[in-house]
Amino acid sequence: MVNITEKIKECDFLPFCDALRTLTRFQDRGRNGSDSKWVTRTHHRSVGPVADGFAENKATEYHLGLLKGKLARLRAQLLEPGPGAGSGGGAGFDVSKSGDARIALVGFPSVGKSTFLSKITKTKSEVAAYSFTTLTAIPGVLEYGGAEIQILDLPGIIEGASEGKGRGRQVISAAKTSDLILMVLDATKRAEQRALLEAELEAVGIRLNRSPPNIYVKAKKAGGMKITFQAPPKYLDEKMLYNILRDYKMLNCEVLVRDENATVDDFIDVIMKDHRKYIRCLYVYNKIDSVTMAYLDELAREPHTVVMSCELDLGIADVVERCWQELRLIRIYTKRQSIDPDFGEALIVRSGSTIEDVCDQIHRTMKDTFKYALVWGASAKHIPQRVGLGHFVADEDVVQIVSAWRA
Ligand SMILES: Nc1nc2c(ncn2[C@@H]2O[C@H](COP(=O)(O)OP(=O)(O)OP(=O)(O)O)[C@@H](O)[C@H]2O)c(=O)[nH]1
Ligand SMILES: [K+]
Ligand SMILES: [Mg+2]
Repeated sequence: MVNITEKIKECDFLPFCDALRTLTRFQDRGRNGSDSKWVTRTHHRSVGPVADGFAENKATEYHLGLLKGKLARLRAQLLEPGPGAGSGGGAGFDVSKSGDARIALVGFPSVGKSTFLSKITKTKSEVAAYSFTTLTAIPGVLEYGGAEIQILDLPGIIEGASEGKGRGRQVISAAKTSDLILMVLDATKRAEQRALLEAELEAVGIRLNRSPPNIYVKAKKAGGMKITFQAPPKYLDEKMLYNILRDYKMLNCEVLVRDENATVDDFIDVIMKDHRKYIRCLYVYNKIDSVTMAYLDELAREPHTVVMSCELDLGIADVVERCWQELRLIRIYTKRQSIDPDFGEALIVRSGSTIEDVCDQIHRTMKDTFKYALVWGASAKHIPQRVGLGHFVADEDVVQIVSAWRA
């Protein structure tokens, strides 16, 4: 029988790859069900009907859920060692963020990442037919829609990158800091490349094109665990969550599961939320000059996907336009009283921004004297609408800030 506490200790002394290998072996053993010690036998009150597979094999599901919880915690420890832990950390490249947003070019070697960067920015990143031409992060600036977008050309990554192969972990760390991941794929290469890359990003806590699970967890000082399901869950039950929470030493907390389809992986993502990053991803197939029309047709219809040929200069503008849409940046034109706004110069804020964010963007102390704002545009109910700091702005709104001392 395997004792996970021993394994945890063992992992602390092993280099990263060995530790992950040990963990993987351990996880496989767990899947086979030989380590039954970890199925706790506490009294359990079942909550409503559950999905067939889950109901049939509850013991295995509890066991696997707990193992996944432990594994997620260990992975996070291995990926982000504490202070004084020396090398092997998740540090990215030394490129400071600049502009209104950052896009990371992630992909296998020689898919055309540097070729693309050189096409859309003034930066020239070395292009060659051999793998690992790019060895570090090369930043370029794309000016679009009145915004300055930083594009980060990165070294190619290979399978096993999340475990530290090549410069994989550094690349993934850089990707984690971006607002949008542009996954550059080679249309002439086998279709599995996309799933392989996704798995590498997933392994370090990046969640692509997903939103955080609809589960609310709040730590408390006392009162034990309170687990509530808004609707009968299909893949979870109270005992499973209880076991995982206890393992995480979250003995006092409130849990509200709002989504009946939530899985144990979702639940783990929520309790590991400090190690999860939800990032939008656009899949870009390059080199479409070298595939059949039928295959091109197929690729272009995949979700969140665009196709291009850097070599023939085809589809580049579409890719840039899609990037802009995916970033969901909002352009705000500010105006002064009785003066027309300057439509040549926009203020850029993120989607979901309010008048308060607009104030902060103008000046640090702007909202100290804020009285109200007048808004013209899509977010205004009438023209102009008088609003407070909490008003959500929309793309291309015109905003006039009225300060207390001036009114
Ligand atoms: N056929 C074809 N070849 C292309 C296209 N775009 C780039 N290439 C070629 O693909 C090769 C690799 O291009 P790079 O831009 O160096 O690729 P990369 O992804 O930056 O590669 P690494 O930095 O090594 O990871 C070069 O020989 C390019 O000329 C394209 O649209 N079609
Ligand atoms: K290359
Ligand atoms: Mg390159």
